[in-house]
Amino acid sequence: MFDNLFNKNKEESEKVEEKEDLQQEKKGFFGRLKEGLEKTRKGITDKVDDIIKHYHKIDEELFEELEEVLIMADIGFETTETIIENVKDKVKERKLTEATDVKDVLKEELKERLEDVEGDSKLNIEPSPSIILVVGVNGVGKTTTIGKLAYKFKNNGKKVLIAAGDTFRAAAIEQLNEWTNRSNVDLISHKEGSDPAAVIFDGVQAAKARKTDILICDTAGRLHNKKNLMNELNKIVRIVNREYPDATKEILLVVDATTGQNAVMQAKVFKEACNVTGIALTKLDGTAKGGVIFAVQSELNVPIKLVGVGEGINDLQEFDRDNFVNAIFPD
Ligand SMILES: Nc1nc2c(ncn2[C@@H]2O[C@H](COP(=O)(O)OP(=O)(O)OP(=O)(O)O)[C@@H](O)[C@H]2O)c(=O)[nH]1
Repeated sequence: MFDNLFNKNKEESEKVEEKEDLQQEKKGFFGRLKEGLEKTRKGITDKVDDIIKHYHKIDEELFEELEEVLIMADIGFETTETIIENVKDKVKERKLTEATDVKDVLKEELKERLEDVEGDSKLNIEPSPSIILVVGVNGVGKTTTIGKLAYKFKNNGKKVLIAAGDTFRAAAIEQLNEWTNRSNVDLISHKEGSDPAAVIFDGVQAAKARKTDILICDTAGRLHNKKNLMNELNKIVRIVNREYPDATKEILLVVDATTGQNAVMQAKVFKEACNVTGIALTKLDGTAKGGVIFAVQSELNVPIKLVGVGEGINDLQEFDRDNFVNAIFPD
C-alpha cells in the first residue's frame, strides 16, 4: 500500500515538474533570462536610470556615481575602472553631452567587455565523442548543472553517459542517479569513498564501448587543501588524456554567482589546478550582483559558456553576451 502511495506521489510530482517545464518553454529563453536577472537588473539599471534622471548633463560626478553602481554590482574594481574609462573615451569621441546618452554607451561597453576573452563561448562537444569534466567546489550547483546538461543533450538526440566522480558524498551519487532516471541516461558509479579517478576510468571505457556521444564527469570539489585538489584533478585529467586522446574535451568550472568576489577567487584556484576551458555561472537569479560575470570572465580570461538563472530544467542557458546585457538593460 505504501508502495502504491509512493508511486502515486512520484507520478504526481513528475506531472507537476512536466507542467512547470512546459510553462517555462512558453516563456521562452529570453523571458526566463530576463526573469532570472531581475535582481541584477534592479541593482544596475534602476540605479543607472536614477543617476541619469538626476544629472541631465554628463559630468565627472555622474561617472563617479556610475562607478559606484558597477562596483556594488560586483563587477570588480579593475573591470569597473576599465569600463568607466572606455565609456568616458567614447562619450568624448562622439561629443555626447546628455546624461541619457550614457546608458547606450555603457550597454555597448558591457557587451564589448564580455566579448573580450580568448576562446569560444560554445561548449566543446563537437566532433563527438566528447567528454566534459565538471569541476567546482561543493554546493555551487555542479550536480544540477550536469543533470540539466544531460537532459538537454538527450533531447537533442545525443547518446549521453554520466560518471559519478564525486565519490566523497553518497548524496551526490544519489542526486545524479535521480537526474539520470529523469533523463533516461546511463550512470557509471562506484560506492561512496572509492577512488574518483577509477570511476572516471570506468566511465571512459564504458563511453567507448557504448559509442557514447558525450560523457559528463562529476568531480569532488573540496577546496580546503589546494594541493590535494590539484593532485586529484591532475590525476583525472591525465587519465582522460591517456585513455581518451581523440575525444573533444571541455573542462567546465561551475561557480556560484551569489558568492560574489569569492567566485572569482575560487575560479582562480581551479584555473591554476587544471586547464579550465569554460565557466558555468549558476544561481544568477539569487543575486543582485550578477555583475560578477564581468569580473570572472575578465580576471580569468576564460569564456562563460553557461548561465544558471533558476532551478528549472530550462534555466541553464547557453551564454549569449547580447542577450545577457539586453536582459539587464532592456530597451
Ligand atoms: N536558484 C537557483 N538554484 C540553483 C541553480 N543551480 C543550482 N541551484 C541549486 O543549488 C543547490 C546546490 O546544487 P547542487 O547541484 O547540489 O550543487 P553541487 O555543486 O553538486 O553540490 P554538491 O553536490 O554538494 O557537491 C541545489 O538546491 C540546486 O537546486 C540556479 O541557477 N538557480
